[in-house]
Amino acid sequence: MYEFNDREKIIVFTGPDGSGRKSVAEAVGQTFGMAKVVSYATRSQRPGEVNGQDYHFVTHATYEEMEMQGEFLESVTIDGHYYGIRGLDVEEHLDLRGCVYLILNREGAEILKKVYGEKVVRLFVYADRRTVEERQRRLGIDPDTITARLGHYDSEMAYRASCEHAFENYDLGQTTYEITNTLEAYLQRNLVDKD
Ligand SMILES: Nc1nc2c(ncn2[C@@H]2O[C@H](COP(=O)(O)OP(=O)(O)O)[C@@H](O)[C@H]2O)c(=O)[nH]1
Ligand SMILES: Nc1ncnc2c1ncn2[C@@H]1O[C@H](COP(=O)(O)OP(=O)(O)O)[C@@H](O)[C@H]1O
Repeated sequence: MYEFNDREKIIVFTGPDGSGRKSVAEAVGQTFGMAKVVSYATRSQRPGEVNGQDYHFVTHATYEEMEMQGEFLESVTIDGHYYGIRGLDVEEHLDLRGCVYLILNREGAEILKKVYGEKVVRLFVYADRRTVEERQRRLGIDPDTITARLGHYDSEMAYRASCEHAFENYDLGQTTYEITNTLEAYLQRNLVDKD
């Protein structure tokens, strides 16, 4: 276990689908005791996904109602589905932990940066097109969804230059190690091993 002194930071994992953002984020999040801000989404829940952990899966009607109430800090439409982050969720987690992480596409990352400025650290995780396609296939994602997601590959890759840091992900352990080191320097949390 690690202990840290807090400094408010919002860590945004971004990059193409299948690059490994979620896998890396979960590992790094655990190391630093960071809370994940879970998005609201209208897409269907995939086998193995847990409502409230992977996403808050909601109907279009619920989503639109929340949007009308002004609950979303950012809200996007991707391949016909809505995705959004509730502003209160970010604020509450920041108050509690001082540091939160999110997994967003480039649009979401850009909005967070505009709203929170210096607090936001964008970590761009990437791999080549063939690799991300193969990983999605192995995950059992249906071919049409993979094709749609690959349609965003080039535009997501072009966001790399705007991010504070970029990490090629072929060896998950190595990537996690590099990101942990980067964040440690950023957060200056003086990780103390309590074990
Ligand atoms: N802007 C934004 N992007 C999101 C949000 N939630 C998820 N995303 C990203 O939207 C994209 C579409 O997600 P999806 O195809 O459902 O794949 P998933 O990453 O396996 O859930 C992915 O790149 C997600 O990381 C959100 O609240 N806002
Ligand atoms: N370095 C890696 N080598 C091999 N497989 C990986 C690596 N990183 C992630 N994966 C696998 O690739 C798939 C997509 O990873 P995921 O973290 O869900 O990506 P993203 O959140 O970017 O869509 C998952 O099955 C994950 O276990």
